[in-house]
Amino acid sequence: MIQESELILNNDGTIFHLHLKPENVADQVILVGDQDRVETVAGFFDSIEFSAQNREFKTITGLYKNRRISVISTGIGTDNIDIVLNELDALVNIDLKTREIKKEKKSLSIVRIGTSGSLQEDIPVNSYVISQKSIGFDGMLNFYADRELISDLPFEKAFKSFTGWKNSLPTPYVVNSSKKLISKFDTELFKKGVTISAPGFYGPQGRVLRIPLAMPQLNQLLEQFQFEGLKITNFEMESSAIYGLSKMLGHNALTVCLIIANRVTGQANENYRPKMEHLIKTVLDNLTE
Ligand SMILES: O=P(O)(O)O[C@H]1O[C@H](CO)[C@@H](O)[C@H]1O
Ligand SMILES: O=c1cc[nH]c(=O)[nH]1
Repeated sequence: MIQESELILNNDGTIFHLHLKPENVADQVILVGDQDRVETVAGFFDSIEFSAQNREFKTITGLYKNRRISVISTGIGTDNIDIVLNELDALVNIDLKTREIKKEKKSLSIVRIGTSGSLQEDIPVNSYVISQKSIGFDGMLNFYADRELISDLPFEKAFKSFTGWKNSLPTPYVVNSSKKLISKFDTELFKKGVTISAPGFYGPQGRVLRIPLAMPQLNQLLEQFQFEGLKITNFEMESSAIYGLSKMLGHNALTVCLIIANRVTGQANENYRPKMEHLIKTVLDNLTE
């Protein structure tokens, strides 16, 4: 039995941060960082059955082309993903009344639709990038026992050696996306690559405003690094933890991003919302085909 302190429930029976009950969650989940993007996704739904919000975690569940989908905002960062993934899994795989783990496990399909910065000159602003693998610069997954079992250890070793990774930084972890989900996005519209999830938007992504960096050449090395024909394509802040926790918990996960900045050419598009709407509609269609 899982203690009250380890799995906190609210008085109304909802789970602590997400404020959801098991019946509120669909098997197909869309995660977005920005809570305003939840309404944008739900704007495409044919009907809406449920909505709730606590802090940055806003959820809408509804039907799109007869498929039940829940869209949930995570806010920014892998620390929030630790909350969202553990609570989502608890909702479907733990009996909240008896506080026992269920014998029959459910596997969710989890697709993140985010914004991202490109690390390659030939992946311009407005491109769509699918994260075939994600590299976590955040260190969160290292707190879990199975971390090495679900990671690409040869990739990690080559990456640390190529970049001369500093011991004072969190150990990077590398996790693959779901093969089943990636097969739904096999068109020219989506570039595939390796995505870094950084524990910050500025220094951890090599941005310098007033504070110098611990590894000033890191972004150049990231741009050059190759392993088994794969290149690092983009920076965002959640995928590594989504992929890592999903693999540990038995869920399928994939991240699809709209590139809103190119770190090589110095271009950015703050007015990205129309393009984001197109990406959302395309992802919903690909998932329901
Ligand atoms: O647009 P979202 O989904 O929030 O994703 C990206 O944007 C935020 C930073 O501006 C981070 O969450 C990053 O991952
Ligand atoms: O450069 C970028 C753009 C969006 N999100 C990020 O995390 N980085």
